[in-house]
Amino acid sequence: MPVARLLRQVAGQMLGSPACGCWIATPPLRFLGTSPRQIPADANFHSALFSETDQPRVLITGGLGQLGVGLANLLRKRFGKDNVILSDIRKPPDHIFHSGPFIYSDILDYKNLREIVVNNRITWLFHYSALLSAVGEANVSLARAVNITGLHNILDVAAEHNLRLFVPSTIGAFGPTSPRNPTPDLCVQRPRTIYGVSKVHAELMGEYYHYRYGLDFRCLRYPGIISADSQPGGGTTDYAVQIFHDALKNGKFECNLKPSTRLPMMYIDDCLRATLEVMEAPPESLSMRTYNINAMSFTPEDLAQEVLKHVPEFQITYNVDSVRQVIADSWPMNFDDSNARKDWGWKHNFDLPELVTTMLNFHGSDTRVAQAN
Ligand SMILES: NC(=O)C1=CN([C@@H]2O[C@H](COP(=O)(O)OP(=O)(O)OC[C@H]3O[C@@H](n4cnc5c(N)ncnc54)[C@H](O)[C@@H]3O)[C@@H](O)[C@H]2O)C=CC1
Ligand SMILES: CC(=O)[C@H](N)C(=O)O
Repeated sequence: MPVARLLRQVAGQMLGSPACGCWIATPPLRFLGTSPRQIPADANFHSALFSETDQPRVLITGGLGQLGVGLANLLRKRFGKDNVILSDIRKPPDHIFHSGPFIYSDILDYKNLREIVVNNRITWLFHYSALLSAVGEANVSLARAVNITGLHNILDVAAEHNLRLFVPSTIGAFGPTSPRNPTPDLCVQRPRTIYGVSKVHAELMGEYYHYRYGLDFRCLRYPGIISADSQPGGGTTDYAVQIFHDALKNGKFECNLKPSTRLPMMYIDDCLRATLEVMEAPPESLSMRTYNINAMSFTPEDLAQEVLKHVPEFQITYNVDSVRQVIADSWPMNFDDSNARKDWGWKHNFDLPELVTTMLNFHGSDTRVAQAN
């Protein structure tokens, strides 16, 4: 990095400027005193020097869930296999363990996080660890710990080591008093799940660290994500993944939401591409630090109709799960992502017909292989 830019960056971190709305920066309180987290005054200066490589050095937390492995594959194609470390608290299956660097990381253990960041000279962090909406309601104290305390550790380690930080938020960050059709970026956010509350907290804390300490925080609110080769981790939108599997395996599917429940959804390839695009966007193009992104919006009935076009014998029945239904009824029906489209050129590739064809093709070839064996 040229010396002038480096000095400007250090000065910016120390002083802030009225133009960016920053105040005079002092370290977060938890960095002060005799805590093991105390850092030398020039730590940011050194990490800025060490991070001067051609490619980012990436850490993905919670990487063994529905989205992390796909993200690692995409980032490894872009930045090189060894520059992207996948981490989780679970044991990886063989094919993932052998596909690139994997490391144990518990986001509740700050020392462990800091060691990983320092030893691997991490410069970008994608924070995927979380308990999703339905699982979170079944275990509120664990969701609070992972989604809120864990996030605090992530913010601190990112601020200490001058990382670019991506944290996903969700349609679940809105609630019954938000405008639901469509839901804009800025409006009332009073979610009624621990998941939603923790995600609003993450949005606000990340933006606060950005304006207060200059943290390069970037956040997208994802719709329900639909993936072919990974299982969802206990959310309200999971039905839209399971339906494809069951349609081809059994010709029928029991849906846990009412037929008319409309929610915003996205195919995983669009979601991961958006994530990389917002991380690569020049800072001056980002008029906000938290953006809605969207692709399509449908009900279980719409989805079943589209599946029927390919699987004529398909039958859907409904057995409503009251916890999930109450959550879904409080979430956006349509998501306004015009700011993402305007600021950094977001554009989705998959609408409902392409999504259904892609998912059925994937599971169809799977089913055929299974039947042949
Ligand atoms: N999948 C979706 O439809 C959507 C996902 N998101 C967000 O994207 C992110 C990734 O989502 P998914 O992959 O679907 O989640 P997931 O539930 O499938 O995976 C989360 C991972 O976090 C890990 N984890 C739990 N506790 C941990 C801890 N203490 N330390 C480290 N890791 C821990 C779990 O082992 C799991 O592998 C989450 O933050 C989620 O809120 C947002 C909107 C939609
Ligand atoms: C939309 C999400 O955040 C997730 N899939 C969930 O349903 O909890």
